[in-house]
Amino acid sequence: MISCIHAVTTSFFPRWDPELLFKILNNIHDVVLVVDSDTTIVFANEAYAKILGVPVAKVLGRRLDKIEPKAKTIEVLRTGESSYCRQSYLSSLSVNVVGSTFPLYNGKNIIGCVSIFKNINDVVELNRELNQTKGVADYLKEQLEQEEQLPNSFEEYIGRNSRLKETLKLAAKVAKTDSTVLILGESGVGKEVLARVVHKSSTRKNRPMIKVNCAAIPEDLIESELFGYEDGAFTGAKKGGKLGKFELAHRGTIFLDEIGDMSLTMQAKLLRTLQEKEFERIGGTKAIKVDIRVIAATNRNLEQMIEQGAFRSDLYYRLNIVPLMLIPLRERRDDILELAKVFLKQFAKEVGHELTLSPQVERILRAYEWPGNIRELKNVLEHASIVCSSKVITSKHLPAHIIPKKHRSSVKENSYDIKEIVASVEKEVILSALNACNNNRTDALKALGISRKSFYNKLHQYGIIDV
Ligand SMILES: Nc1ncnc2c1ncn2[C@@H]1O[C@H](COP(=O)(O)OP(=O)(O)OP(=O)(O)O)[C@@H](O)[C@H]1O
Repeated sequence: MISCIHAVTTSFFPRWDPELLFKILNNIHDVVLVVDSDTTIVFANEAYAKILGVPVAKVLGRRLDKIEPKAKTIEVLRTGESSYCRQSYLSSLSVNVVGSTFPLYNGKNIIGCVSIFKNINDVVELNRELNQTKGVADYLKEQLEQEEQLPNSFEEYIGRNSRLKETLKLAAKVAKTDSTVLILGESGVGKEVLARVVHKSSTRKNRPMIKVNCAAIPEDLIESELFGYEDGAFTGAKKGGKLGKFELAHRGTIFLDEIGDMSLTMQAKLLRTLQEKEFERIGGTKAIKVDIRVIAATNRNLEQMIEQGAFRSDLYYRLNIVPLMLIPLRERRDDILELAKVFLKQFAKEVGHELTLSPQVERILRAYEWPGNIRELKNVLEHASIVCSSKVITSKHLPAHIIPKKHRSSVKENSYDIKEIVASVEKEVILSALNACNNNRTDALKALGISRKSFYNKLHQYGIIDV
């Protein structure tokens, strides 16, 4: 093989022409440096001069052991063994390099040494920035988790109720696989919290779980949110383009929340991506491959939506591989006080003193219907923790609407705060509109006759949704 290459080369170079050799070496982007046996530089190419910032003529004849006493070259000359270094720092050049150094022999005698290396300062800097960004992201994630006190594993998940336990058992099983999961249940039952626990119990736990709220993103933006876009893809696009949520979730999990609120057009695009595991950015032509685990959630009845032609059956079958049904809080009343304890511990830290519930409040919390489920329980306790200045929360610290009518007058008999009364009525009307519309937010806002923006503001204000 070597003799064959030799023959081809010598037919092109009948006589070794040093000029031609120098030309080749000087056009290489990597540094080529040759020293003799006492480390005197006998050849350096233009790439070396470029890093050093002086003409080649100025370095020829100088001794490398004086310029860079720790250079690998010196060791190679001493040992006679080639060396490949993954990364080292050359202080004389102020550069990080990777490369190789090998000895030159004349018979048995070492007559010099050749070093070929590459400047990787940009890579080192990028790596540093990447590590720093990752560190900041991990720190922020930790902070958020500590603040919210959410369960991080199935062991930490509160659930005495036997029906819930069955769901959690199945969830723990499926978490270990890469299967698609569909979480169903009313608003506020903790679908997102369960999705997080499934992700954290999976092999992908060290990669991110990226959430897409399909209901909150306007129809014309959802495609760019999911798939991202290339530089200049449309007017107003960010310079340099933008990564979509699918790319951010690569090797992790994508959580498609409120999947029932996605338009039919987007459902078709999503289905294609899930089937082919690849997509194109808006304005792009290259197919991007992703390795993602999908968890979807909805409070809508997807089967009914299929019958009405509002949800694609093929997408439903693709998502409904392992359905997990979270029951409403009113059907697991045995968990109410335990959940309340977790929230009180969290709010106690915020208000700076211990918080407990009076026996009457415990009875009220257990008896209430909780249309807004765990989210509503949390919001009620947050309200109480702010209003209550002592350690014990009594019924007078609770919002009026959760107290049974028969007790109500005694609690709020002196309340003429019109804003509080209007807010309480408004919340009740919104909750019953949602109930009447089978949790379809678009139908509910139409029935209420208010704009989407104002509707979502109110859902947020009254703690009906988080976003
Ligand atoms: N198991 C739990 N432990 C502690 N807190 C919980 C738990 N489940 C839910 N929560 C609290 O309830 C709130 C609502 O939960 P989550 O957002 O997961 O509900 P959801 O079912 O996804 O609601 P939506 O349908 O409106 O998106 C969370 O912010 C969290 O604070």
